[in-house]
Amino acid sequence: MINTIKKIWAPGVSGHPLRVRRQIALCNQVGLFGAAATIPYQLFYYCYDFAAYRHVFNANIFFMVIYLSVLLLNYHRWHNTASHVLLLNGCTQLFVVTLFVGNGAGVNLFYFTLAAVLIFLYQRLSIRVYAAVMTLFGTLYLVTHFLFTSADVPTPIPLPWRDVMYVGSVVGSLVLSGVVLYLFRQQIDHAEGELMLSNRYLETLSNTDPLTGLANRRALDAALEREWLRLARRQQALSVIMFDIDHFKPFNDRYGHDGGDRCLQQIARAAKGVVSRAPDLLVRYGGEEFAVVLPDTDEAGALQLAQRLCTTVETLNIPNESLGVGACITISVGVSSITYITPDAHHYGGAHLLKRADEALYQAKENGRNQVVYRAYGCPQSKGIERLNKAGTSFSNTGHAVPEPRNNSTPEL
Ligand SMILES: Nc1nc2c(ncn2[C@@H]2O[C@H](COP(=O)(O)OP(=O)(O)OP(=O)(O)O)[C@@H](O)[C@H]2O)c(=O)[nH]1
Repeated sequence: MINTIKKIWAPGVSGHPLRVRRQIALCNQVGLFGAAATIPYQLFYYCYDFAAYRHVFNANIFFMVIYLSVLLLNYHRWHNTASHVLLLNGCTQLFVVTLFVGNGAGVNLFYFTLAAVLIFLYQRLSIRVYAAVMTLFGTLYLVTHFLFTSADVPTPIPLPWRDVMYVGSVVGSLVLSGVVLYLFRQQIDHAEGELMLSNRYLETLSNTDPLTGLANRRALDAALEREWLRLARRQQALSVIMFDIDHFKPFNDRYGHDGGDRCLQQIARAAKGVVSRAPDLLVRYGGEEFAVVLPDTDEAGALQLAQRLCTTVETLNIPNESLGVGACITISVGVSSITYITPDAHHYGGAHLLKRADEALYQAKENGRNQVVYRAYGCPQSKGIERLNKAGTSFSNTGHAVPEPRNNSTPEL
């Protein structure tokens, strides 16, 4: 029902920016309601004494046509003209009708309705013009109220109809202001809803890598900062994995950029299947490099996941014959974890954890690729490296991981 009614003031509204749409819809609504609000008065004049009220009746027909022409003006994109016509028509009608039937009918109360919606009828109404028009409304109301008393007008409304009409005018002007402002409020809510959706969409876009649909580096930075704060609060382990496709340049050279893109997408899909726990974040870090943030995951858990990533990519069997017949795409993986924060560790933060994972990745490349290397968080000068080979054996070349875990037990994933 409401939607059907809305269609009546829809002409000319679509295809504009939100603010203009609101202006046009409001102008159309006031035009329609102005015409509709005149109908009960017309019925009275017609039925009560058409001969006496013919002038007012005919004038009102003219005003109603002008009210409706506002929709046509908006339809033809003359929005400001439509608003001018609406206001001019409203002011003149209230003045002329009160001049004929007297202030006792309360028709001039509709000046307050016009005053209530004035500010919304224009895109940019300067404060001076706004004040001037409001003053004009006030003056017109006072003039009609004090000069056009029932004793002085040509065709006054007789009692008790005058009182009935006055009550009708009070109710009409209140209802009209209320309805128009309610509808306007609805439009604002709707616009806010649309804005929120588009903001959310833009936020998603700004955090997403378009090729793979994974989160991007911006999202990674935010996640690292967030998880580091959580780690500081709750002292639960935090791990980061970085992995990079091996020999991707020759792959690109052989299969072309499109082939490279498809490979990246395949690997992203496969990695998504491995990194499936809700708080984990899989990110395309850039180029052919990916990162994973693993909240509440210690070294053992992260190494297990890293090993699964390595195996999963290998089992995709994406041929990379630039390296020889039967060669397939593999990845090198670097892992770093921190179990709890010492004041020293706190100083370097999540970015340092990422850096350590990157160093481990570099080490994996150095070691011959297609493998996982672990590097503890440590402080920057530490050279502690633990390495897990493809068979899953872990070893450390210095055994010097800093900071030390609280206990030596390896929690379950
Ligand atoms: N198709 C495609 N290629 C990309 C994209 N981003 C980076 N690359 C390519 O990835 C290749 C990365 O090459 P390198 O950094 O030399 O690494 P690599 O050949 O994999 O060697 P290693 O990492 O040492 O195993 C370059 O050829 C880049 O052009 C991308 O979005 N799409």
